[in-house]
Amino acid sequence: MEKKLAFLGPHGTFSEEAARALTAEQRFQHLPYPSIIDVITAVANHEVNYGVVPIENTIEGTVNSALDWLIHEVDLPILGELALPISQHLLVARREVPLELSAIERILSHPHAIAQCHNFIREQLPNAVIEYTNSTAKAAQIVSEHPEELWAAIGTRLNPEIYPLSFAWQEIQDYSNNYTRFWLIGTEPLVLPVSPKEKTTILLSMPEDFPGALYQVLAAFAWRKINLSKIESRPTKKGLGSYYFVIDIEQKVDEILLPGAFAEIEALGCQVRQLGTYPSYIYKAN
Ligand SMILES: O=C(O)C(=O)C[C@]1(C(=O)O)C=C[C@@H](O)C=C1
Repeated sequence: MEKKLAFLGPHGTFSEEAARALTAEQRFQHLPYPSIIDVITAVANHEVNYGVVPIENTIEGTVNSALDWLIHEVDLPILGELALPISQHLLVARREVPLELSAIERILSHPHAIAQCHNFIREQLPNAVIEYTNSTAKAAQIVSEHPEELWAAIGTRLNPEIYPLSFAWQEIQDYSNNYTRFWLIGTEPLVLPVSPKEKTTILLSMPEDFPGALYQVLAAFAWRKINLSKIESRPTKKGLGSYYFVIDIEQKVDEILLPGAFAEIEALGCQVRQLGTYPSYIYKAN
C-alpha cells in the first residue's frame, strides 16, 4: 500500500516542495493539512506514516509552533532534514487592469513569510494591513479567489502555476541567502539516500539552580571535539525562567564519543531526550 505523507497545505507551499524533494525517490501519497500542528498530529495519530514540517529559517529563526509541538505534545523521531532555498514573491489576482502596488490595501501570508519581507513591506506597502494565514499557499489561494479586492499575497514562485495569480514583484525577501530547514518526521523508519552530513538533535533538561550547568554540558562536547550547529532554549511551560535546550549535533548518535558525551551530561543530573539522528540535505535543483 502507498505510504502517506502529510504536509502544510494547500498545494503550493514551501513545505510541499520540501516534502516532494525529501521523498523524491519513494512513492507517497502527499496529503495537505491546514496547519503545522495538524501535520504533526496526523503523524502522531497514525493517519499518515510521515510528515514534513518547517523548523528554522535563515532570517526569522525557529518555527516555534513546530518545535514546541514536537517537544511537548508528541514523541516522534526526526528521520531527515532538508534545507530549501526560499524566495518570496508579491502575488496579485489576475485581472484585466493590473493592480498598482500603491493600491494594495491588504497583504496576506504566513507569519514567517511576512517576517522575511519586513523591509520590503515597510518601503513599498507602508499602509497595507497585514493578515496572517496558515501558509503562503493559503494566502495565494485566498487572494486568487477575490480578484475584486485590493489584496496581495506573499508566496512562492510556483503559486501562480496553481492559482490564477500574477507576480507584482519578484524576490522580495530582505536577505538573499534565505533558507528554511524542514524536518521529516514519522512513526516508522524510512530509507533515505546517504548524505555526507549526519545530525543528531537532543532535548536537554537541566537540574534547577545548578550554577555553570550549561558550561559543563558544553564542555562534554567541546573536549571531544563534537561540533554543535545550534542551541535553542525553549520554555518548559512550567514557570518563568525554566527552559529546555534543543541542541543540534553534527554527527550520528552511534558515532564514537557521542554516547560518552551523553553519559557525562546525564551524570551531571541532566536529562537527554534524543529527538532523532538523521541525514541532512541541502536542496539542489535538477
Ligand atoms: O507557508 C509555507 O509555504 C510553508 O511551508 C511555511 C513556512 C514556515 O513556516 O516557515 C515555510 C517556509 C518559509 O520560511 C515560510 C513559511
